[in-house]
Amino acid sequence: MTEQILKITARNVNVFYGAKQAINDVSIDVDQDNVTAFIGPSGCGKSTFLRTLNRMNDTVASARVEGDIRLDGEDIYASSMDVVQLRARVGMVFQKPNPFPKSIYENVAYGPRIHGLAGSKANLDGIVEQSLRRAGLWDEVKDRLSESGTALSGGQQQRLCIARAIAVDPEVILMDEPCSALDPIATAKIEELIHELRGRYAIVIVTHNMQQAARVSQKTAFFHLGTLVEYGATSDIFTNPRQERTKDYITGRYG
Ligand SMILES: Nc1ncnc2c1ncn2[C@@H]1O[C@H](COP(=O)(O)OP(=O)(O)OP(=O)(O)O)[C@@H](O)[C@H]1O
Repeated sequence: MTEQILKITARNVNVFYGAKQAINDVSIDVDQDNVTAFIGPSGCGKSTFLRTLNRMNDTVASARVEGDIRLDGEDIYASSMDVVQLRARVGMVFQKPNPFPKSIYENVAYGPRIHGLAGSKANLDGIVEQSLRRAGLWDEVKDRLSESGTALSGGQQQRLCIARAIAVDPEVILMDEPCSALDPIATAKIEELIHELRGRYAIVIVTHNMQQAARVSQKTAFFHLGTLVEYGATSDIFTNPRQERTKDYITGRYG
């Protein structure tokens, strides 16, 4: 595999919920131009670790994060870091599509507007169109931009949420099981979209579905009981894992 530009570096990360430790000494690098998948059995800490990458754990009162996480070398837990700005740079798409109860247009326009990214209405229209195009949704919604985002199908809602993340021009997109509420056709569309977005944004996806990890990612990290057991090229993790625990998981011995 060719040398990769590192987008995020995490070192010796621990996460606690109250007294309970959910992540134990995890260090990992996220590549700029690859899709990185986090896999592992339920409760192993995939989502918790993902949420450290844009400080979403700050919203959980009992959560405490230790360690060093850098975005382009910049400490994201530094007191000088603007968390609102950080979450625009490191966008997130959740398990359940969660459009605002507003029009399709407003769902996408909201972020650019509050971040002051559009100088004029024409400019904002352009951002909305481009974001919806990149999210593979434009052709399906261009004639109904004033309809409610919540009236779309589940798969369309998830692409709308991806358009919403894209609209503020992020550097990284975190996806937490983005297809788990979708049917196979909507899932295939999101997977196709992930392929198209690769390279433009660094992408990290948490998935329960090992076939999905194998299909969409170039790097895979296997978590177990709060630790990072193995991290490497997806092809190696699935065909030639080095750790017994990885082998047991990918062959379905537990999970
Ligand atoms: N808000 C919270 N408060 C307390 N404990 C939590 C909280 N969120 C997660 N945990 C605990 O932290 C551990 C890791 O959970 P996490 O959701 O990160 O795992 P996961 O691998 O993403 O699981 P799943 O695949 O089931 O979503 C679990 O033991 C979970 O119960």
